[in-house]
Amino acid sequence: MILLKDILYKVTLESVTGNPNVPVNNIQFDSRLVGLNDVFVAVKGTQSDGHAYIKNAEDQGAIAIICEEMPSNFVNGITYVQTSDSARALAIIASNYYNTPSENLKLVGITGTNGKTTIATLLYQLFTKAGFKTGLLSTVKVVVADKEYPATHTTPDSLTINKYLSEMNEAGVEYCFMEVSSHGIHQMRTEGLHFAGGIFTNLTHDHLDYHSSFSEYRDVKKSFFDNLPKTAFALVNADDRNGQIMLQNTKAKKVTYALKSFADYRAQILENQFSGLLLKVNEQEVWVKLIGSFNAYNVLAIYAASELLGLSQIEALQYLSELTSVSGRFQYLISAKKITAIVDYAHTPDALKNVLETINDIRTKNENLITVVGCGGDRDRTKRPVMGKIAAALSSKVIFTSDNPRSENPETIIEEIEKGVEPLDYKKTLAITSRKQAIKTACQLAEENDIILIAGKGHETYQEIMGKRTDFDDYKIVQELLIELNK
Ligand SMILES: CC(=O)N[C@H]1[C@@H](OP(=O)(O)OP(=O)(O)OC[C@H]2O[C@@H](n3ccc(=O)[nH]c3=O)[C@H](O)[C@@H]2O)O[C@H](CO)[C@@H](O)[C@@H]1O[C@H](C)C(=O)N[C@@H](C)C(=O)N[C@H](CCC(=O)O)C(=O)O
Ligand SMILES: Nc1ncnc2c1ncn2[C@@H]1O[C@H](COP(=O)(O)OP(=O)(O)OP(=O)(O)O)[C@@H](O)[C@H]1O
Ligand SMILES: N[C@H](CCC[C@H](N)C(=O)O)C(=O)O
Ligand SMILES: [Mg+2]
Repeated sequence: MILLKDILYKVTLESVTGNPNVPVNNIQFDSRLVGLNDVFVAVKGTQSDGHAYIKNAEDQGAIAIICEEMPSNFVNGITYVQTSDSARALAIIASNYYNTPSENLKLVGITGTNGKTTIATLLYQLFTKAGFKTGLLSTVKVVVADKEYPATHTTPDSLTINKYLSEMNEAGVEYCFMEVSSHGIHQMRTEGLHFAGGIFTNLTHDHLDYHSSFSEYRDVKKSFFDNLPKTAFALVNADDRNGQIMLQNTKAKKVTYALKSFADYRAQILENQFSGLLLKVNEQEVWVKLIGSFNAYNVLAIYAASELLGLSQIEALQYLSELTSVSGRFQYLISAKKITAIVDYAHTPDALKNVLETINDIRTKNENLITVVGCGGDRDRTKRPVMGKIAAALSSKVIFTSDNPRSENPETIIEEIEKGVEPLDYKKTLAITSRKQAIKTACQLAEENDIILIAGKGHETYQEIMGKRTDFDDYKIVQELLIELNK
């Protein structure tokens, strides 16, 4: 059994009361899960303070408490460890407890506002095709070689990350691709992990409810690159205005990719169609089944990362052309009456603009584009009017509806979205609170060759209203409705 002092290796300790040589069973940061001989780490959260639950953890049999502020009474037989940052300590002890699993595989973190899931998933696909045992930690799912688990977060808590990485070690996984969200970095979920590389996609408006300003959001992302070791690569999009900022203080090998700017890896879009993209990458032509110019960036990042991780140019290009789409990202069907329905996870202004522009580039003038979109509740409110404006400006007709309202009133969210619509575009808009009804109306309005875009929820298979989740799958719903309506 592992001893408390062993898992405290590399943790900055302020004081210890009690015996550090006690054997520990498990680590918990939620008092409700504490069992006999577990270590409880008290973390200050956004809703409450883990220090308030130290007593509960003691009552449930904790052998040790790790905290920033010592409790006023100590219980005999329990060891108390004081540290300056419990969230950081949690990440380090999680890594120690699972035998530093991130050092036994090549771990690549992907960060940025949009494109993380796409790049991580396709790198997983590519390395699997290349014959390696591969792991994935993403918004959509977690995969350990070929075993899948549902994902709860884009970047899970540090304990969960290390647990999955340890399972990957046992399964002989050589490469793992993980999404690194700004919440994840800020809450120290990725602290202490040994990265072989980091990829920066782009930085646009999102999460300004959580981060106090855009520059704070940017600096959190930058800190991920600041902390990469010099053995790693830092691969950034040089066309994004924040790309160079990510590289400012990194010790890692600096590598850039771009479509427009000067960069180490460059690509050119030769053709952009509904069936895919024809790209020129490093003077070689390659056809990929992904749609939209934003995906040219994703493909280029994947290509560069593959090379940096040791694949040959020929191998990388061959596997690129075999990649299939990612669930809920520009996932489309064509109905019997030739209506195209696209489901896409665009839930930020930039993503929505990109997807709408992609469709507008591809469609002909007499095909209508009907967009169904909403915004999540209990999340950044400032993006709502911006998304409303973009949706109305770039569509023939828009139906504003609910995304996941969570604890908020759905009608209020829709009103906030509508506030951004330009007066001249107002006549194009409708508001239907029920997402299913909104999708149905879009199907009823659509005629032969028209395009329906259902944005915001992508792969999600639920809708959360007033804190309650019910089954909801945009793709299945639109598919069934088009059949039911005989369209
Ligand atoms: C706002 C946010 O990020 N919250 C995350 C945070 O919870 P919190 O700080 O609010 O926790 P809290 O409720 O204040 O509790 C504080 C501490 O007391 C403990 N506690 C609490 C109650 C109790 O009885 N006993 C007890 O010990 C809790 O376990 C916690 O350690 O830490 C938790 C554990 O890691 C996360 O599960 C939780 O994610 C919530 C569910 C969430 O919705 N997060 C979203 C916003 C998120 O993280 N999203 C990003 C993606 C964003 C993107 O880029 O698109 C992601 O990576 O998924
Ligand atoms: N490189 C890109 N640049 C801009 N927009 C993109 C890019 N890649 C994907 N998108 C758009 O963003 C949406 C979300 O893509 P993806 O799921 O890959 O991003 P993500 O960064 O993982 O998002 P999340 O923060 O929710 O985890 C896509 O459905 C598409 O509309
Ligand atoms: N990772 C993002 C997902 C948003 C998806 C959208 N459907 C919503 O529910 O707001 C977040 O937690 O902000
Ligand atoms: Mg994601």
